[in-house]
Amino acid sequence: MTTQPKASHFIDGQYVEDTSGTPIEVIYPATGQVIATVYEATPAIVEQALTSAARAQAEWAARDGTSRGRVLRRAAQIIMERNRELSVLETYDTGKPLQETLVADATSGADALEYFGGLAADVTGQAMQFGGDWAYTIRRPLGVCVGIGAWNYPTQIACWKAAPALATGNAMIFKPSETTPLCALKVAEILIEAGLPAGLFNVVQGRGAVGAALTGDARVAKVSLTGSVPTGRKVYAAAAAQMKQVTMELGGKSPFIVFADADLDDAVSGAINANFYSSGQVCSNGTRVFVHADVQEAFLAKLKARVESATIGDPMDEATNFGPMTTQAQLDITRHHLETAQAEGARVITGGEVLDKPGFWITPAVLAGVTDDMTVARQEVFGPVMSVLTFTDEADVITRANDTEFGLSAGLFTQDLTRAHRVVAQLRAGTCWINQYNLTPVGMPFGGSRQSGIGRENARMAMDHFTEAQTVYVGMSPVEAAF
Ligand SMILES: NC(=O)c1ccc[n+]([C@@H]2O[C@H](COP(=O)([O-])OP(=O)(O)OC[C@H]3O[C@@H](n4cnc5c(N)ncnc54)[C@H](O)[C@@H]3O)[C@@H](O)[C@H]2O)c1
Repeated sequence: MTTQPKASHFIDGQYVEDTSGTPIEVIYPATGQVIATVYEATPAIVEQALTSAARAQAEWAARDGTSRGRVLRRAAQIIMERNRELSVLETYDTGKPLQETLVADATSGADALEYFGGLAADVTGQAMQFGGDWAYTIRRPLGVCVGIGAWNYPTQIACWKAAPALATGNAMIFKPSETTPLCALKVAEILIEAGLPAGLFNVVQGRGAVGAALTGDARVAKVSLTGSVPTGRKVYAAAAAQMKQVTMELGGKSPFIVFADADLDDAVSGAINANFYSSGQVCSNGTRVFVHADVQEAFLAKLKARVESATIGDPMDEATNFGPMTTQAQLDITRHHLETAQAEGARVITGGEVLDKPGFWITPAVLAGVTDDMTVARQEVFGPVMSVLTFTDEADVITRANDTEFGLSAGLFTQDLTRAHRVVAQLRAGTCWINQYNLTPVGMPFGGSRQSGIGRENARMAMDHFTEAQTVYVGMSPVEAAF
């Protein structure tokens, strides 16, 4: 497979190149080798993307929803047919094992296109009666929307943003993360092949400055960002200056609670999925694992054995279930957190070993003896580091779970369903799981509260976030006036 794209950007239905932009090297995380070079969008490229999106959007919005939806569903079908090829590219872009990318990336993108394609004919308002008069609302598309992606799920993020935006009659300009610029170009190619009119999904490459140029342009009606909290604050502030709508999918430090009555094997599986999938580079990860004191020893013993059985190696080998981290910088951050945690008194139960080979490799790490005040329990690591904390009292663990500025996700394992619902109702997190973790079917809203974000992706709610209500009052009687 050639990993070098035909050109850096995809605008108005075709690949576009402008080598006067700053080069961005794409590195395969498993080897550290450069596998492609793209060029950052120049102001001229950004202008081209905005002009073509604005032109295409008006016509697209005027189409009926069924016809818009059909295009998206066709794109979903093409993605499924090419899942292997797209998954291999996702693995080159991110380093995630093919075993994962085959089932969680392009397929999740296809799910979103299929789901919102099906709903496109059902963008409806409300009607209200006021005596003989009445009023109704129309859900109108916002116009040109911008999507800005993080590097951990390049295909999924592009599709999760594009699908509801396009289904509801908007255009989208997508700026992938500079770390993983390849996959969104394929999504753009496939949408055109499926019949999407040119200009409705443009991809421009670049670092933060390109994202900022798009966010600050007056022609842009909305920005949907997936990224870190500090970037979210900047993008939200820039959007607010022009009263733009935003969706913010940001970071987390989510709690994962194992009660004494939990099925321990399930809880261990949940904790593994909550910490080590995608080498720990998942926003919703439950990295503060609170385990009841009565079962902690048994939990740690089972966990250690399971984590040490991970197959770490060539991500393209489908037997591999744990790959490299995506960047050297993220590996360095992870190492630093592990060192700090130990200096602050945490014990390494297993892992945390940097492998002496090219690429960005570290083994999955479990820390025990972590306390609430430790740096590793307060800051997002975004790497394969699980922190195990102890609790004995339900009310106390709820308070501790909520003691964070973040609020993306939370999970708990218990056999007592009364307790499960009682506890989950008190957790301040946008997305919670009971006896499961990190599953995100597209029919379910996903997103965070507090510093972890604004708005929700997926489900019908996402359609509301890409439309606004226009209210129409209809007078049916003679008009009365004071004079
Ligand atoms: N909640 C979610 O759904 C979700 C999903 C994945 C990742 N994340 C979060 O993303 C972070 C990791 O991703 P990252 O390192 O790529 O995040 P990041 O914040 O560094 O970058 C995210 C994107 O924003 C762009 N950007 C940076 N500065 C900008 C600016 N001033 N204006 C506009 N765009 C700008 C970047 O180029 C990139 O495309 C983690 O915090 C993780 O938790 C959240």
